[in-house]
Amino acid sequence: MTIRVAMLGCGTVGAQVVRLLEEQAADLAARIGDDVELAGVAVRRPHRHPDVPAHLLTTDATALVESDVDVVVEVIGGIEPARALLGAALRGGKSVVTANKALLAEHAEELFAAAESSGADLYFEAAVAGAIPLLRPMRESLAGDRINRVMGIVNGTTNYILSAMDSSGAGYADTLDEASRLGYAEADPTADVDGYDAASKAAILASIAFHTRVTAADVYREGIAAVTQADIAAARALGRTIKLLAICERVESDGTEAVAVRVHPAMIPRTHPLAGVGGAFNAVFVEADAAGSLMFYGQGAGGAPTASAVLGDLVAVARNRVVGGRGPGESSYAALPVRQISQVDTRYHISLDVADRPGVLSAVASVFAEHDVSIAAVRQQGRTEDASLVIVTHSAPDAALRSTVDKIAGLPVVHDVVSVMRVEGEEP
Ligand SMILES: NC(=O)C1=CN([C@@H]2O[C@H](COP(=O)(O)OP(=O)(O)OC[C@H]3O[C@@H](n4cnc5c(N)ncnc54)[C@H](O)[C@@H]3O)[C@@H](O)[C@H]2O)C=CC1
Ligand SMILES: N[C@@H](CC=O)C(=O)O
Ligand code: NA
Repeated sequence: MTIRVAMLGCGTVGAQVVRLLEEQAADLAARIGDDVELAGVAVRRPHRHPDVPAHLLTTDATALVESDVDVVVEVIGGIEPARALLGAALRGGKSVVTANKALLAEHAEELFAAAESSGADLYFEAAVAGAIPLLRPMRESLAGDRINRVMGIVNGTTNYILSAMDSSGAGYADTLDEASRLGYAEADPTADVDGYDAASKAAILASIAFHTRVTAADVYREGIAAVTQADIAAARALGRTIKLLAICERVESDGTEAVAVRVHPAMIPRTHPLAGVGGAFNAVFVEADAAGSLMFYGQGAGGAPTASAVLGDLVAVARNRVVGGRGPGESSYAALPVRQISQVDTRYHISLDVADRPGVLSAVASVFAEHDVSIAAVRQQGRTEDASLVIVTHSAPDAALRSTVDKIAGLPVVHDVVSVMRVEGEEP
């Protein structure tokens, strides 16, 4: 039997999948135990794909999915038509490999149900952290452990931008253009800079880690558009740098176990392993009861790295077909409630311009006390007429920290709130 593969989309990732399929056909066949044949490539404009044999190109993705194929690889992106095409493929018993985190973060339930109905596979390693083997280790290798926390950098484009802003002071817009040119950014790069892409990935990670269905709408999200050079300078002054983090964690409130999932920029110590993760690289820490802390690191974006993950999944689903088995389906039995960020403990770094006169520090400190927020470190530096006051808090409910900042901003002695950013990593 030959495994016949339909490709949907042939852009940054798809072109590399087609190349690797062709270049490694003999090795792939040996590893799978059967030949793999590219049955067709659905594209929007065939003339733009001179590298793909013309007889394989089609603009009719639906017909290709309905044809005599075993596996459908989807690298179009977005919700429709990917959702309809993959639903039809899975219901028709075709295994699916997809890199589409936006789709999985919203419609995993129906896609897994379609896979279940026909006994097909749904694999999506490329959807989170590009080339890094992360989802399968979590779904399979750690299936006997209890994961408590997943934290890391899961968006290459924003990491590329923040790394450049930090190291060379490069401008935001130019760096974003460069990230798009290198094939890191989404078709609409606002999905990257506004944190939607990382939020989709966080939803997928949390769903797998906690055996609970978490969708993109459950994820608290802040992007990097508001991160300024002033924030970066404030971080540097404290030996910190700024990264866009995805954090998925078990939380307990009133004796009830729940999960909280958030994506936001955060200051981390320059000595933290995530601080050294530059460019489009991603890195994710997984903390589990028995395994302890595991770190996954590698290229999180780009055509060839992402194609590596797609090919790995293709081999896995093809092997399952050869032996007549299936990989794991959705595991959502724990069904834990999802907590809002307001109830989650975080820590803040707050940088203020204040009047340089006696009593200012105690006026500011009393607002913290009023909100039951404890201060971990204070640094005050006088200038001519005003002073710079930097405060780092201990952990407190995010809602209390926000109210504290709002009230401080209204104090007459506070001239300007220069920077407010959450802090992760070691206690200062
Ligand atoms: N570029 C990257 O570094 C990574 C991308 N991904 C995901 O992989 C997927 C593809 O991403 P890219 O290759 O970067 O995007 P891309 O925009 O370069 O490629 C998508 C291709 O699909 C084609 N397309 C759109 N609608 C179509 C339709 N109805 N039928 C056939 N073709 C259609 C487009 O013309 C385009 O060539 C997305 O889901 C993305 O989120 C995942 C990890 C990394
Ligand atoms: N746009 C994404 C691509 C990979 O998922 C990113 O920048 O990480
Ligand atoms: Na991956």
